[in-house]
Amino acid sequence: MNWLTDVNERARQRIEEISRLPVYRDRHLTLLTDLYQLTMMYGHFREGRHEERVVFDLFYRQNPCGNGYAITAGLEQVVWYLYNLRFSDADLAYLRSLNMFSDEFLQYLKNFTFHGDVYAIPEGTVVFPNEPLLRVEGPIVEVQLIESAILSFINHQSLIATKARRIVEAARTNDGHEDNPVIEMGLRRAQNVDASVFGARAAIIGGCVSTSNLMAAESYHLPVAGTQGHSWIQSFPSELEAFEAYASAFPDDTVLLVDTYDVLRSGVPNAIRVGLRLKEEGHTLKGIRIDSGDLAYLSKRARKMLDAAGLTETKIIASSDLDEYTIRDLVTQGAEIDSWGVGTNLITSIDCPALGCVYKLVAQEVNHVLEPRIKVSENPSKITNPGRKKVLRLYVDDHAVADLIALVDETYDPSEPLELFDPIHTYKRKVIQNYRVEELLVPVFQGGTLVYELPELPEIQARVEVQVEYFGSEIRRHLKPHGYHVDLSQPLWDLKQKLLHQWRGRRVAQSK
Ligand SMILES: Nc1ncnc2c1ncn2[C@@H]1O[C@H](COP(=O)(O)OP(=O)(O)OP(=O)(O)O)[C@@H](O)[C@H]1O
Ligand SMILES: O=P(O)(O)OC[C@H]1O[C@H](OP(=O)(O)OP(=O)(O)O)[C@H](O)[C@@H]1O
Ligand SMILES: O=C(O)c1cccnc1
Repeated sequence: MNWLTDVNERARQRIEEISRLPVYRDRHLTLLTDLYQLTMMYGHFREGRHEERVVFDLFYRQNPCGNGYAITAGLEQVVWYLYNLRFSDADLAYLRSLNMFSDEFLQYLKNFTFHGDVYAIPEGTVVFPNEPLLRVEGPIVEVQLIESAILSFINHQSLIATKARRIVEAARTNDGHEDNPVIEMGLRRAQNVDASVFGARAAIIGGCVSTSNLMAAESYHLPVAGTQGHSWIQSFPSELEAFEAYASAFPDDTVLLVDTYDVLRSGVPNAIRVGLRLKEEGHTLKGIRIDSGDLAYLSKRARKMLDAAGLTETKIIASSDLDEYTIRDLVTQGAEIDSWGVGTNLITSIDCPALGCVYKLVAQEVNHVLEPRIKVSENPSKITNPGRKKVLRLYVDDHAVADLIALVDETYDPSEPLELFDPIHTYKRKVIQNYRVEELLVPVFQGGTLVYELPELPEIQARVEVQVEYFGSEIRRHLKPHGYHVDLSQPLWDLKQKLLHQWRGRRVAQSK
């Protein structure tokens, strides 16, 4: 077997394995698209231009949650979707029932598969506005059909991974509490099934250590964690009996929920009784969870009580509408909290419900020549960058200094000085020397064949930890971060200006 077929075979085996995960098994999402994709496809088919090649970029325009960057996630779902994309008999019967499409077109869809090329920035990468996170090339009908689904996958998971990163970093500011883990607990408040499972996956990418969601844990082999609900405590005649029963069932894995009645007068004293009993029997009370009230005050008092009783190893877990702001504030107040259970605000990204990725046509083949395309807007920030492009990350001394969006056939010699300029305020310029270039978009599909071996989740999570270190604290801070430079190469900038002038010329001619 030669090198290439070996890579392809491993990529195929991995996606087959992923397709069997509980979260993907028996799923069929071909009709997870907007009607207009089908009507456009039909229009292209009728015009005989359905096989014409196009290039689309997927990108976002503004960092989510006031962050200085986003973390990419969702590529695995995109790959699974494209790999399995077929119209079933039931899909075709439904489309026929709409009385909108000809038999010929439906017959054509019967043999439909994805034949395109996809280049993508791997999951767990730090990215910035306007950078193509995916570049999709292929016959216009195929590239068009997939727009809605792939946007939904990348938008959702990248958003939650970024939100999780903010929360995890806020928790890590708690110096005295070694690793400060964040546990994802959002299932009940997520916008239903996929938002909870893929949201948990994205939360792990962002740095959460475990989830309470069993389906996510089973699918992705994640550490699963849990305590008890208030109903458990309420269902016993007394809090102490509830604690005793739970500790007897799980003597080495008990975290007691102490806020059902009165944290300091009842919950913590009862937890201490159970903790001491466990200690006598050779076990350790793992933790207590405080889920209401003043978490700073209660955690400090609880810590003192636990320590005074000799239960120094018992950890304190906090939950209750936590987010990065409350966590940071609690840390500032000196709260004695060792780990954080975070649900609603993380899984829904409550202060920023959408990332806003878009998918835009940037090139089209005409008579076998690929021509760049531009989308003009009254709002200059919405004018697209035309042509087949790559994203180059430029490093000096292992520090990311700027990203450069360039045309694919451009080459750079890092031993030569490179002048970068702000694409809007072009007088702002800087020269870099002795830099290193990393090309962020990697091949994923070529001619419909999967050529990318999807990484395991721990690898993606570890990638995030490495990635963020390349950026300065001014870009990483949570409040009003400094904008990172994402520049256009000179040839791309020139091409964009040329197309804008051509468009202006046509507009003036039409108005005469
Ligand atoms: N010391 C603190 N500083 C800042 N925020 C805190 C502090 N302690 C708790 N909080 C936050 O304040 C909010 C408290 O909300 P609220 O008073 O509605 O509910 P609660 O105390 O959890 O009680 P319940 O669950 O019974 O409604 C939560 O978001 C919690 O994370
Ligand atoms: O506050 P969040 O960040 O969303 O974290 C999840 C919340 O879900 C549970 O509460 P819930 O009242 O639903 O159930 P419970 O009675 O078991 O505590 C848990 O106790 C947390 O408070
Ligand atoms: O295990 C827990 O403590 C838990 C799980 C889900 C939601 N709230 C809490």
